[in-house]
Amino acid sequence: MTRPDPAGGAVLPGTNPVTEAGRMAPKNYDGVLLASFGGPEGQDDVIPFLRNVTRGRGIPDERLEEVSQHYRANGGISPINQQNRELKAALEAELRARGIELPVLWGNRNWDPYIPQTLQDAYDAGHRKLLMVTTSAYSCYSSCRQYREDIGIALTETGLDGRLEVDKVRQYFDHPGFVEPFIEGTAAGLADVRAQLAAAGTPDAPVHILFATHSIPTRDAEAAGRSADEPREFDEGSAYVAQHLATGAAVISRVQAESGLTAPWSLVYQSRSGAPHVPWLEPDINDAIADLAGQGIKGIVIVPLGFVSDHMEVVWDLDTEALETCRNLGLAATRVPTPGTHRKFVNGLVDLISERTLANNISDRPAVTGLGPWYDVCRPGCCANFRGEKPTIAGADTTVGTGHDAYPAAPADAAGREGTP
Ligand SMILES: CC1=C(CCC(=O)O)c2cc3nc(cc4[nH]c(cc5[nH]c(cc1n2)c(C)c5CCC(=O)O)c(CCC(=O)O)c4C)C(CCC(=O)O)=C3C
Ligand SMILES: [Fe+2]
Repeated sequence: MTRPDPAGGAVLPGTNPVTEAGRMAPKNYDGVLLASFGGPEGQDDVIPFLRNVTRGRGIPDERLEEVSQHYRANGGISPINQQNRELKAALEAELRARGIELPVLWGNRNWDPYIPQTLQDAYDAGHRKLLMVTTSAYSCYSSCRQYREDIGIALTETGLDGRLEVDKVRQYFDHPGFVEPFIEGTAAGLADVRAQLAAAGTPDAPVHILFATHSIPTRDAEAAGRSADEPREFDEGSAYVAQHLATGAAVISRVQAESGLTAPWSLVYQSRSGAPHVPWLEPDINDAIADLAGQGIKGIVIVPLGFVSDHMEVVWDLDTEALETCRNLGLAATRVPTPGTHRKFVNGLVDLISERTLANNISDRPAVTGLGPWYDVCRPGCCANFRGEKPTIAGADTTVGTGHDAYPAAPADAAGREGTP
């Protein structure tokens, strides 16, 4: 599924001027690192977990109290850890099925197993070159750079820097493996809401599709995917927003082509935290639902396009809150599944790993939007951390986790972009 170039022909691998920069040559990795957010596994974990997440972030106490109740209502347990155990097992099975001998190690940002311990255990077990896959598909500080920092800081603090190399696969928002489950889910969701409306005697009532993602501070949104030495511009002012809109558009066109079903759609945001005076991306999904109801919309399909699994932000913020908003307004509604351990998603992650390994090199990097395939090696300063610079891996200007010779300065390409060939 190589994307067509503007002239209509297929883009040959390695000749795409936008994406040729930022490619990393394949390596002989000896393990895959599945890196995720982490979550509490019992009532006693809830407050320590929330402290880990929000340290130094200026999240008001009232918001923390509110979020702790989401976890408390679920026995203090986040669904995310079990989902990652299942994803790890599915990745191992698919790698084995393809004859690829790479164990999958698992580490989290905010809860046990913590990333520094996973890296130490990996090193002690003889690993020297890891390829990281995160449970985060888009470009922004929380989804991309913060994982690069998590590894950079862990390598520095454990003293493993220079002894353990860690790279990461590209952000995969527009990889077919991530998008296909949403295409299936959106087609099924549209059919479901149409059936609900038909059962209510209003088969032709207007339906709207809401692509939902995590809100982030607008300042982070503006810095997303933007590099000091490559001022790539995005129509929407933000790579984070642009990536969601382009992926959503790709989902809609495939759903229409394959099922004949469609509806007007928009991108909305959820799970805002932070101080009230700090601007975050809007509109909030609940406000958007109320507006749509006011405009006469009778059915809503919620597509959690920003998320990889049905974790707390999905089961609480969408299934509990947003679906309740729909019910209160008398709207037919459904929430589409996340990729989770869908066979196509697991296959896609293994393809993303394979495109970076020497023995299993796939040189083609498929992408369903014109924004990607995204960079293997992040450009200097992209998704900036406004709290101050930290050691990061997997950047063109990185000095951590590389063996210190893995990112040679690459020649600028025809468009003047720098990167690692
Ligand atoms: C972009 C993004 C994703 C999507 C990409 C990805 O998936 O990585 C995401 C995912 C997640 N966010 C999660 C949980 C939380 N996020 C919080 C707070 C924050 N999220 C932010 C952004 C994102 N978050 C931001 C800018 C903050 C403010 C504090 C800060 O600047 O860091 C807080 C603090 C309380 C609150 O205010 O909500 C919690 C508890 C869980 C775990 C769910 C579970 O346990 O099942 C997951 C997967
Ligand atoms: Fe979050």
